[in-house]
Amino acid sequence: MIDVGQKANHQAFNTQHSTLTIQNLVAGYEQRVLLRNLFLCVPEPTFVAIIGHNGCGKTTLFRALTGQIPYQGAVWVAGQDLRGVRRPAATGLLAHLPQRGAVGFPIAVRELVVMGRFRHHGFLSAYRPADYALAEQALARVGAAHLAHRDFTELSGGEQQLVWLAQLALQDARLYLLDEPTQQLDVYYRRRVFDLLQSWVTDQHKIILCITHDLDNLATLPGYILNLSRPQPRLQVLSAAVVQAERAFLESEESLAVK
Ligand SMILES: Nc1ncnc2c1ncn2[C@@H]1O[C@H](COP(=O)(O)OP(=O)(O)OP(=O)(O)O)[C@@H](O)[C@H]1O
Repeated sequence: MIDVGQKANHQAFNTQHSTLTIQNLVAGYEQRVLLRNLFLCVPEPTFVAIIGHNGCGKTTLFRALTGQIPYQGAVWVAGQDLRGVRRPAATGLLAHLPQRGAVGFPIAVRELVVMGRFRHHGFLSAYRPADYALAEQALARVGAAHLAHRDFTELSGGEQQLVWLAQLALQDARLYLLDEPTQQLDVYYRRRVFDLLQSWVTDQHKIILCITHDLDNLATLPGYILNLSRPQPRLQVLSAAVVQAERAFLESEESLAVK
C-alpha cells in the first residue's frame, strides 16, 4: 500500500503492511512550520525522489527523521517507532547521506569506506580482509575503485561524493535517506548513481528517499516522486509526463507563492 497526503485520509492506511510510515508529521524551526501534517506510507522496496524549491523543507524532513530536530506526529520504520530508537543507524534501521560530509583529517579512501561495516564489527577489533574486500567492491560499484588508496581529503567534491555512497552501501540499512547524492557529479556519474540507487531497490529491497534537483534523471526510473513545494504533497508514480508536470509547476511563478 502506498500513498501520501494530509491528516484527513490517514486512517485509510494500514501502517502494519508498510515499512515506512510517516503520520501527521509537523516540523520546522521556531516560528516557521515547513512540513504540515505530512503523511507517507511506502512498502519495501521503494524509491522516492523528493523534489521542491530551495528552502521548501526537504532537508528539514531528513533532520526530523534522523532525530536532529523535534517533530510532531509519528514515524515507523519496519514496525518500530523511530522516536523510541536511540541510534537508528547503529541498529541498521536507517542510513543517512547528508548534503555535505566533511572529514577533518587525512584518511585513505578504503579506510573511510570500510567504516560502513561498523554495525557488523566489534568495538575495538580491526576490520578483517573480508570487510576490506566488501569496501573495494562497493567502491567499484560507484566507479571509484581507482581511488581506494588516495587520501580522502585530497579528492574533488564529486569524488568524495562517490566515496560516501560506497560507504553508505556497506551500512546495509532498511531505509536510506540521501540528500542530493548527485550534487557536484558530472553527467556520467549522475546517471551512474541513479542506476546504483535503482539496484539497491531492485536487488537489495531497500527503501530510498532521495532529495534531488536532478529532474532529468528521474523520468525513466521506476518509483515515486514527492514534490514538497506542492501545497498538499502526495506521491506520484514516476513517469516522463509526471516529471514534466512537476518541472512546469516548479518553474511557474505561482509555485513560489505556495509556501
Ligand atoms: N536551524 C534553522 N533555524 C531556522 N531556520 C532554518 C534552520 N535550518 C534551516 N532553516 C530554514 O528552513 C528552510 C528550509 O530549509 P531546508 O534545508 O529544509 O531546505 P531544502 O528544501 O532542503 O532546500 P535546498 O534545496 O536549498 O537544499 C530554509 O528557509 C532555511 O533557511
